[in-house]
Amino acid sequence: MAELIANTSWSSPGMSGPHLDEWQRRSFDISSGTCTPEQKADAFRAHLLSIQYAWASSQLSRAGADSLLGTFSERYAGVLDSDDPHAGLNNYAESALHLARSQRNHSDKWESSLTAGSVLELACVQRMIRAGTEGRGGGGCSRVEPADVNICVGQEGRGSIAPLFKSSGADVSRTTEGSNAAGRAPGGAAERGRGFEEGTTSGADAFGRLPACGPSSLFGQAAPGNSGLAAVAAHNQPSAPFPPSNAGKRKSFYNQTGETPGDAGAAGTHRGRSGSETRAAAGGSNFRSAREQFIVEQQQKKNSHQPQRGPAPGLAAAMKRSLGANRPRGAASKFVSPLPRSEEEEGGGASLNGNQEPAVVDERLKNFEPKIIELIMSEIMDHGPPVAWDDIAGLEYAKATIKEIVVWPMLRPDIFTGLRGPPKGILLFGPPGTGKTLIGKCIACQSGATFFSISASSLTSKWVGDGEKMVRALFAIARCHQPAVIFIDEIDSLLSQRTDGEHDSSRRIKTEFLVQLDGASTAAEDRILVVGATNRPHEIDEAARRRLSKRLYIPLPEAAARRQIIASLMARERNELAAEELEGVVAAAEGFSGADMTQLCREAALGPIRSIQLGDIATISPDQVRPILYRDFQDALRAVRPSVAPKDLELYEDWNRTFGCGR
Ligand SMILES: Nc1ncnc2c1ncn2[C@@H]1O[C@H](COP(=O)(O)OP(=O)(O)OP(=O)(O)O)[C@@H](O)[C@H]1O
Ligand SMILES: [Mg+2]
Repeated sequence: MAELIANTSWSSPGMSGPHLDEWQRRSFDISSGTCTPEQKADAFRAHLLSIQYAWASSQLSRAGADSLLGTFSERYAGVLDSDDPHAGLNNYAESALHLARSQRNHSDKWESSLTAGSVLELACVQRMIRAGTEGRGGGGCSRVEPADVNICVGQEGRGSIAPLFKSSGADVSRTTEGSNAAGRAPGGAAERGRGFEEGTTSGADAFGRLPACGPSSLFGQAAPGNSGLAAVAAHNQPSAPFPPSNAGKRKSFYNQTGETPGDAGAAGTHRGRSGSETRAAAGGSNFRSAREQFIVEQQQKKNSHQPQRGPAPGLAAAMKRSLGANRPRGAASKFVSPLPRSEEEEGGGASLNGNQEPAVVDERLKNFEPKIIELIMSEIMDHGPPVAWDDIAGLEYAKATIKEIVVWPMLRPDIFTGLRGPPKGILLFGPPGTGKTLIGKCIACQSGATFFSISASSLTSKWVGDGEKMVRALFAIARCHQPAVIFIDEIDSLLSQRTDGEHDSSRRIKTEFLVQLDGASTAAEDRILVVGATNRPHEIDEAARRRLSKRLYIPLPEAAARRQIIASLMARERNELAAEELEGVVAAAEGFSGADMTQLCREAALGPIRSIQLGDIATISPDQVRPILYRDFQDALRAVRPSVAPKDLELYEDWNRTFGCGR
C-alpha cells in the first residue's frame, strides 16, 4: 500500500491522521491473508470511497485519484468476479438455486403412473402399434397418436389403462367422460368412435376404422361443426393439466371451456344438422363463415324482421351490454364502448335497465349505431309547454286541415285508409312569426303521436355519410314508434334545391330524405307524417315539394286573429282597455304577424313601468303599478313596426296561388 501511495501523487501531508490510519488498517487486513473474500471486498469498496472522498476534498490530485481508483477497482472486481470459493464472491447463483430448490413446485405433486417404458409394454398399446404398422403398410396412416391421447383420458385410477383397451363396447361405456365423448361423437370424430357404438371388441379395432392419419387430418375430418373438435379437445385436454385420478378437477376444467365431454357427445348426435346449428349446439359460438353471414344478410334485406347479425332476436333482446370480460365476443359481436352510458335511453332504440346496461329492443334498429339512435331519440319531444288549438289565433282553415290529416287518422286509422289515407307530408309556409312553429308544438301536444322535432342541423354531421345514416335512423325509429310525426322546422335548409355546386354530402342527405319520405322502402301503411315549416317555400326542392303534398299557407293574422292574440295576452295582465280601444289597436296593427302582435303587447305592458319615477322603482309594490292603458298601446305602436314587408307578402301569396293547397 505504501508503495502504491508513493507511486501516486497522494499528498500525504494533506490526508488527515484518522483516515490514514484506517486506510493502513484495511490495507493490512487485505494483505494479511486471513480475511474472507467478503471482508476483502468490503475493504476494497471502503478504499474506493476514501479515494473519492480525498479527491472531492482536494486532498488528492485528479491524476492520483484516477490512478488509485483504477487500481482498486480492478482488485475489487477481481474479488467479486472470482468463482474460487476461497478468494472470490462469484457464487450468487448457488444461493439463488438453493432458494429455488427449496420451493416445491405444484407440478411436483403431479404424478403419473405412465412412463415411456410402461406404456409401451401394455398389451393394448402393443396391439395398437401392430395395427398401426399394418395400417401404414396399407394406407400409410399411423393410428397410434389418437390412441395415445385416449390412454390418459379413459382412466380413473392408475393402472386402469389396459382394461380400457381390452374391454368390449360395454366396457368402454363405463369409462370416463372423455372416452364417452369420443365414443358418441358422430361425423369426423364420430366416425372414429363408431367402433365403440357398434360394440367392437377392442379399442384397436375401433381406432382401426379411423380415417385420419394424424392430428391435422383428424381435425380436418371432424367437420361439420365443432362437435368433432370438441370431442378431439376432450381427448386432449385432461391428459395435461389433471392427474388421472382427479375427476372433479377435470370436470371443472371442462366446464371452464364451456362444454363437458358429455355435451360434446350429445352435440355430436345431431348428425343431420347444418354446420352452424351443430356449432350452436356444440359451443354456442356466434362465429359464422363469410358465406353464412352473406346468406343471413341477404335474408335480412328481404325481410327486415329476420334475425340479423349476431344471435337470435330473443337472445339479442336479452343480451346486455357489459364492460370487460362479460362482453359477447367473437367475429359477429359488435363493438361495445368500454364507457358506461350515462343517460337513460328511451323507446325502441335501446333501453337501460337498472344496471345501466342498454338492451336493443327493436330488431329493425340493430343496424344503426347506438350513438345515432341516441341522438334521434333525444329529439323526441314529449315535454314543453302544452299548446292547445285555441291558443293559435285565426288560421282556422290550416287548423282544420291539420286536424283532419294528423289527429283524426291517428284516432281512427281504420277509417282513414285507401284514398282517405292521410298524406305523408305537410308543408306549412308563410311569412315569419305567423305561428308555423306554434302549430308544430300544438301537433306535438294534441296528436297523440310520437313527435320528433328535428332541426336540419341535427341531421347534418361533419362526418361524411353520417347525415344519411341519421335520416335513415330517424325514419326507422319513427317506424318503430308509429303513429309518428316528424316535424322539421326551417325545412328549406334541409331540402333546398339541389344544385351542381353544393356539397356532395348535403346532396346525399336530401336524396335519402326524399327516398325515406316516399321511396321504394316506404310502406303505404306506415303512419309517419312529416310536417315541414318554412318561410322560404320557393327554395324547396321540387321533388320535396311533391312529397310534402299538403302545402298550407300560414298567412299574417287577420283582424279577428289579432284581436284574439291581444285579448289572450291582456287577459293575464291588469289592463283597462275598452272594447273600442282594443278595436283601434287591432286596426292599427294591420300587417303585423302573430310574433309582432306579441311584441306589441310586450311593449305596451312596459308602459306602466316606464311611468314610475326612477326613485320609486326599487320600493314600489306590484299592485301599485298602474294597469295597461290604451295610450300604452299607442306608444307601443310607434315603437313596434311590422316585420313582414308587403312585397314579401306578395311572394308568399304568389307561391300559395301556384303550389298552395289552401283556399
Ligand atoms: N296565430 C298565432 N296565434 C297566437 N300566437 C301567435 C300566432 N302566430 C304567432 N304567434 C306568436 O308568435 C310567436 C312566434 O311564432 P312562431 O314561432 O310559430 O312563428 P313561425 O311562423 O314559426 O316563424 P318563423 O317562420 O320565423 O319560424 C309565437 O310564440 C306566438 O307567441
Ligand atoms: Mg318557426
